[in-house]
This record gives sequence, C-alpha cells and structure tokens, in this order.
Amino acid sequence: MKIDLLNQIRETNPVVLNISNFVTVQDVANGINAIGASPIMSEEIAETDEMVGISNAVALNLGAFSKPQVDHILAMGKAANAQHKPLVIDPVAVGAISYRKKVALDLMNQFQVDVIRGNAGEIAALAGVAWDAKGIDAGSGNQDVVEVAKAAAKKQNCVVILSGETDVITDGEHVARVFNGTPLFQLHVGSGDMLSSIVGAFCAVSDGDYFEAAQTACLVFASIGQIVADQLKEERPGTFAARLMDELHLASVADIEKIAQFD
Ligand SMILES: Nc1ncnc2c1ncn2[C@@H]1O[C@H](COP(=O)(O)OP(=O)(O)O)[C@@H](O)[C@H]1O
Ligand SMILES: Cc1ncsc1CCOP(=O)(O)O
Ligand SMILES: [Mg+2]
Repeated sequence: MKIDLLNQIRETNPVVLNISNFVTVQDVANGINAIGASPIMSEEIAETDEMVGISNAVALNLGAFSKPQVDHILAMGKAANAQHKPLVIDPVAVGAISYRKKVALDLMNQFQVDVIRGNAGEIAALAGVAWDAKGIDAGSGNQDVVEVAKAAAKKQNCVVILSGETDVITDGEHVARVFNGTPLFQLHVGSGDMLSSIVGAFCAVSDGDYFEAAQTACLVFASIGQIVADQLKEERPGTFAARLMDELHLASVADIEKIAQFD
C-alpha cells in the first residue's frame, strides 16, 4: 500500500474528468478538489477529445443517464482508451435495474475500463452472480464478496473495487481488503460516487499500477470517513458530509497510517 500517493496528488494536482450525475455532481467535484486533485465535468459530446486531452484520468458515473448521455459516455471511454488515460467506471444500480446492467455491459464491450468501483449488489450483477440489490444500495446476498469481486474482474479484465463495510480490491488474481470506514457513509448519498472519482485521482498518479491505486484510494477515503466519525458523538449525516470535505483536505499520510487496517 503506497499511502504516499496522497501526497503526490496534492503535489501534482491531476485533472480528473467526470461524467457525473445530477444527484451528486457537487459532492464529487468538491471531493476531488478537497483531496488535492482538480475536477472537471462535461455534458457535451463535441468537447470529448479536447477534454480527455487535458485530463489525467477519466471517471464515468452511470448514476442517471439518458440516451444521448450514453453516446457521450461511449465517446469518452473510447477517447480515454485512445489517449491512454486511466478510466474508472461506477455502475450505479446495475444490480437493481436490468436496463442499466445491459447499458453498462454494452459500454464495457466497446471500451476497456481500468477500474470498476461499485457496491456488492452492483459488482455481483456485473459478475453474473445472484444477489438481492436494492436501488442504489448494496442490498443483501450470501455469496463470498471476494469471489464475487474476482469473478467480475476476470470477466471485465480490469481491477474491481467492491466497496462496503470491508472494501475488496482485486485484479482477478491478487486481493486486498480495507477494513476502515464508518456506517455514516451510508447516510450520505454520493459517498460511493466520490470514492469512484477519487480512485481516478489515485490512478492519475500511479504510474499505471491501478491495483495499487485502487487499494490506496479505498484506504485513504475510508480512513478519512472513520476519522470524521470518531470526532462525532452521535450520528449526524449533515455534519459528517461537511467534515468529510474538511478532512479530505486536512488529513495527512501520518493520520491515515495511524489507523489503517488492511491486508
Ligand atoms: N457499513 C460500512 N462500514 C464502514 N464503511 C462503509 C460501510 N458501508 C460503506 N462504507 C464505505 O463507504 C464508501 C462508499 O461505499 P459504498 O457505500 O459501498 O458505495 P455506494 O454509495 O455506491 O453504495 C466506501 O469508502 C466504503 O468503504
Ligand atoms: C440517488 C441516486 N439516484 C441516481 S444516482 C444517485 C446517487 C448515487 O450515489 P451513491 O451511489 O454514491 O450513493
Ligand atoms: Mg453508488
């Protein structure tokens, strides 16, 4: 685990280009900014090549797309591949809505993603494993999440992050787990979207080791959430969200090393 990648983000301020969703766009932009990278959002297909050209990573969020946006997402994924920019996808609710699953799989047949970041319900759907997903949430299932994540990674030939109480990160062979975090993340819509784009920031400074970038992003994000939760005496979702932004900016590598739990 190379927690020092956090300092590299802060030193080099990489540009993370996002197709976001209207629900969480501001959280995602501010989350990227607070951790030390530079967000840019796009909603116009005509600017795709130029946008990808100025970016150090591309994050595609499938949270609330319309048909024209699917064309835009496709163009963005293809441009990221053509320009050798790291590509992350967040397949929001593909476990709950069959149309979304079909669109996500069609897209991933037409470009190669480097990292998929989803919750258990989403990753199980992409792996073709039975799971009872619930809307944007993970839902429930009794399959081993490590095996689910590995199956998805092998199928899509990329790194997969299956996030949750424990984050599982795998390239289909190697597996890492992050045990930090807080259930307060579940009380803030957009936690997963923020993580996915922050994974993009870590990929941008990773020299092509996306497995390491994905692990480190999970450890840093979950640990920062845990630091905030430890400051609160009770469950306060609003305060959690505001302080999460503060700590994304303030937390040091040493702060994270003190509480990091992973294998
Ligand atoms: N029960 C939990 N305990 C600790 N951390 C959690 C828990 N649930 C989610 N997280 C953390 O919340 C962040 C967002 O993940 P997740 O909730 O799985 O995404 P999504 O919002 O897409 O469903 C991750 O950093 C994950 O580690
Ligand atoms: C509520 C909602 N509806 C469509 S996208 C979205 C946000 C999902 O955010 P996250 O997966 O990060 O909780
Ligand atoms: Mg999500």
